[in-house]
Amino acid sequence: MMHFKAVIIGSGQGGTPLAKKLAKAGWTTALVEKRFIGGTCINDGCTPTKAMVASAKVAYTAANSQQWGVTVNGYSVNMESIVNRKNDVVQLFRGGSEKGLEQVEHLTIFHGEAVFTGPKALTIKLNSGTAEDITADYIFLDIGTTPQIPPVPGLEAVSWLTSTTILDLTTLPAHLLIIGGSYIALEFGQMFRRFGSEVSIIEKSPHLVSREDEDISEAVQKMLEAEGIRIFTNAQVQRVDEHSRGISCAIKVGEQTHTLEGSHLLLAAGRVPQTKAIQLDKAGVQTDDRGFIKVNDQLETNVPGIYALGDVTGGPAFTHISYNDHWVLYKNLVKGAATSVKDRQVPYTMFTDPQLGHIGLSVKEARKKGLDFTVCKMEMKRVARAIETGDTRGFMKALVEKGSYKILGATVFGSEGGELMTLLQMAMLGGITALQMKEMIFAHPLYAESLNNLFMQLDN
Ligand SMILES: Cc1cc2nc3c(=O)[nH]c(=O)nc-3n(C[C@H](O)[C@H](O)[C@H](O)COP(=O)(O)OP(=O)(O)OC[C@H]3O[C@@H](n4cnc5c(N)ncnc54)[C@H](O)[C@@H]3O)c2cc1C
Ligand SMILES: NC(=O)c1ccc[n+]([C@@H]2O[C@H](COP(=O)([O-])OP(=O)(O)OC[C@H]3O[C@@H](n4cnc5c(N)ncnc54)[C@H](O)[C@@H]3O)[C@@H](O)[C@H]2O)c1
Repeated sequence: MMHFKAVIIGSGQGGTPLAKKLAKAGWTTALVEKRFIGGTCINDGCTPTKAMVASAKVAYTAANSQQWGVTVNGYSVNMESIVNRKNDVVQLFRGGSEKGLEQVEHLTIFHGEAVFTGPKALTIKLNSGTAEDITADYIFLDIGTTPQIPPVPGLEAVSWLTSTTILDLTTLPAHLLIIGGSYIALEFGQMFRRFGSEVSIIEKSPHLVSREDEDISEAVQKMLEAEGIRIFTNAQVQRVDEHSRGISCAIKVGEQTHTLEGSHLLLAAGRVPQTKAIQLDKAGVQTDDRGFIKVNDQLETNVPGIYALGDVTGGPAFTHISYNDHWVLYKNLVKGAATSVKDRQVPYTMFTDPQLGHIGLSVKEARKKGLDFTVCKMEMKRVARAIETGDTRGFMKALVEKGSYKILGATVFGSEGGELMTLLQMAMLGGITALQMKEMIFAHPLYAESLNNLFMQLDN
């Protein structure tokens, strides 16, 4: 039986850099991956979707080129080429990760599925068909999530797509029905609309991206509807059926029922942790009622020496959070620090076009906390750069604490919304106040200079 100081299960955005750092620190380390090196982000998530979003943007620009005084004499979308380009980008990232791991001393990579056999013992069902039993002093679970299949009557007899399988679709859906109305649904919905599909989005909550303030959800909905996407919120899916013409989906919105007829169905109703197959009970590791692994602020589970990181902890499901988790673990265990995940910044960007970037508190969260604040809000049509480049959709807003002028949170829904949000994030981290940003010198005519104007409305 092989013994390691550390075993990392899952090669996601936390697991891979952690494995490299622990091995470089001299720990005998093993990394176990049952599928592709790089995990969800590289293989099924951020990388492929953002590559395809870029193709969709080109199609949108071609379709609307006259707005910029350019006539495009016809264009066509070639799904096979788009998928090939996406595959090349994924392969580039995956290959880079594999190469990076192979070069590290003290690091053994197992291509197979890890299953607990005891508190610090695992068997690895290798993809080659054999098995390897191992033990370790420290175990790190970076095992991620998979698409949730919602309990919809009739679904068992219907062909459906997930965010993973839709990535390889080389025929364009005539009409894509999407269950869910958050990041995955909206990024794919807009993308396929721009490729030329009819798209209908069915969301059970009263608003799209329902964690956001309502003015944001409404602006996102308006933007998607302007591109011809049909959106049903407050909608209960009652049944789906497949027939010769395609897929029909019966929904109830309030007292009204509708039957939507589509050619393809995408399930974008959230994700579930991959904690069943690994037999956590053999190690005594506790999960919450949804199956996510319970951890403390230093990412340790209830079993000393077993840690979890990334999406499987049930925290914010973003690549940069999984990546930050690896820093917390590395610094605490190797450098003797006492870093915590509590109160860290959680920025995110939804890659619709325009983007939705967010950091810190929303208005509804700030109100809940009883904070005294001003909301500075500005339409993108007042941003010189947006007018020049020809996309004035959206707005930005920031919450500023009264008295201290501290920025409490910000949302930018507009061109380069993610990058603009990041400037506000840095101001928040560095303690730069809204009053300082109001007078800060930014190069003209960047989107950034609009932050002067955003805070101009402050009374001081
Ligand atoms: C369509 C889509 C788009 C996204 N876009 C973005 C985005 O733009 N920005 C962003 O920040 N986030 C995005 N995300 C979320 C992001 O991909 C995840 O937050 C991130 O990948 C989570 O990483 P992780 O480290 O938790 O685990 P994962 O990357 O999910 O890795 C877990 C790995 O563990 C392996 N594994 C599981 N069980 C075992 C086992 N028993 N034995 C061996 N291996 C095992 C799996 O095969 C997998 O490779 C997107 C997600 C999706 C689905
Ligand atoms: N740009 C990004 O950062 C990005 C992009 C994609 C995904 N992600 C991550 O991936 C995770 C999963 O994304 P997601 O969009 O699938 O999940 P989500 O959990 O954010 O949203 C799921 C949506 O589906 C709705 N829903 C659930 N069941 C439904 C049903 N039966 N009928 C109608 N609607 C239903 C929910 O109300 C919710 O709005 C997210 O938490 C996100 O962090 C991030």
